[in-house]
Amino acid sequence: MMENGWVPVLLRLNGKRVVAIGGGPAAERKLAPLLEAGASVGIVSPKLTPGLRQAADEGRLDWQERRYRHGDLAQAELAVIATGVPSVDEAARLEAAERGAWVLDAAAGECGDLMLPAVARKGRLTLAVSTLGASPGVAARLARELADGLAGDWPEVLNALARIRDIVKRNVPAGDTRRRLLRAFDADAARWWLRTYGGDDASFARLEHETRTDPERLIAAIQDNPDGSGQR
Ligand SMILES: C[C@@]1(CC(=O)O)C2=NC(=C\c3[nH]c(c(CCC(=O)O)c3CC(=O)O)Cc3[nH]c(c(CC(=O)O)c3CCC(=O)O)/C=C3\N/C(=C\2)[C@@H](CCC(=O)O)[C@]3(C)CC(=O)O)/[C@H]1CCC(=O)O
Ligand SMILES: NC(=O)c1ccc[n+]([C@@H]2O[C@H](COP(=O)([O-])OP(=O)(O)OC[C@H]3O[C@@H](n4cnc5c(N)ncnc54)[C@H](O)[C@@H]3O)[C@@H](O)[C@H]2O)c1
Repeated sequence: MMENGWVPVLLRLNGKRVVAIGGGPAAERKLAPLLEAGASVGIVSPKLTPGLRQAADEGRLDWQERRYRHGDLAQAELAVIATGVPSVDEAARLEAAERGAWVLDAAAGECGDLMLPAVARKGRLTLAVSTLGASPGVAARLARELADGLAGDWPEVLNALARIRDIVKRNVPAGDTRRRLLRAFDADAARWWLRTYGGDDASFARLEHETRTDPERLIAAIQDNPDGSGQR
């Protein structure tokens, strides 16, 4: 497998049409995050796992209780192929290619267009680890270990940074000052800022004011803060 032929990406699947061929444990695991993300999921499979059956009963996905046939991928934007029967998987892959649908192939990742990484989340911080199919179990373990090794305040710091970034982009016109201010507001700067001003609505209002009136002074203050952040 070409190690540089895979581009890591975050997909927004809300409302996208996903059709799975096969409803076993592999399909269930691949579909779980897609369902959670609000994809519109259909499955063609003579059988379902209990978990998928429950989702079908609850109307969270639609189920065709039969074997795959050509045409099932007519509306699919993403095809999840997971029958474990090589000839069926291949026919479904060919149809997906005909339709221009993307393929997630559970039995042969390298035959598809996308692979799922192992994921660990801390708030909006998303760690995704892939071994490109060498060992999904190792990928899962690494993602867990990396997440466990992180400081506990990342969700709070990133929530603050998201708000700070929005304020800066609204109040400082695109250009050199904005770029330097965004760069100066790294994680240490955000921690300093939260410690100094509290991170409540009043502190963000203050930031609105400072970014509007004197962004250069704000950059200098960040660079002078006791943590010394913003200077790297
Ligand atoms: C990361 C994770 C995401 C997810 O599924 O959500 C994921 N598999 C996970 C776990 C896992 N999968 C398997 C086991 C059993 C032990 C083992 O076989 O090692 C375990 C471990 C367990 O269950 O603990 C079986 C397995 N997996 C693949 C094959 C086919 C093959 O090897 O060709 C076979 C069957 C082999 C056979 O029996 O024939 C293929 C793929 N699995 C991928 C992703 C893609 C590459 C990811 C990468 O390496 O970067 C890729 C290529 C395609 C894709 O599915 O996108 C998830 C982590 C769960 C978590 O985070 O908790
Ligand atoms: N990517 C992964 O993480 C992962 C994990 C486990 C297994 N796998 C691989 O994925 C494949 C499926 O694994 P599984 O454990 O879910 O297998 P499984 O045999 O338990 O499930 C296969 C499903 O496909 C259905 N099916 C069979 N023939 C079909 C047809 N003609 N049309 C439609 N549906 C059909 C079955 O009814 C069943 O629901 C295997 O090749 C396995 O090696 C991948």
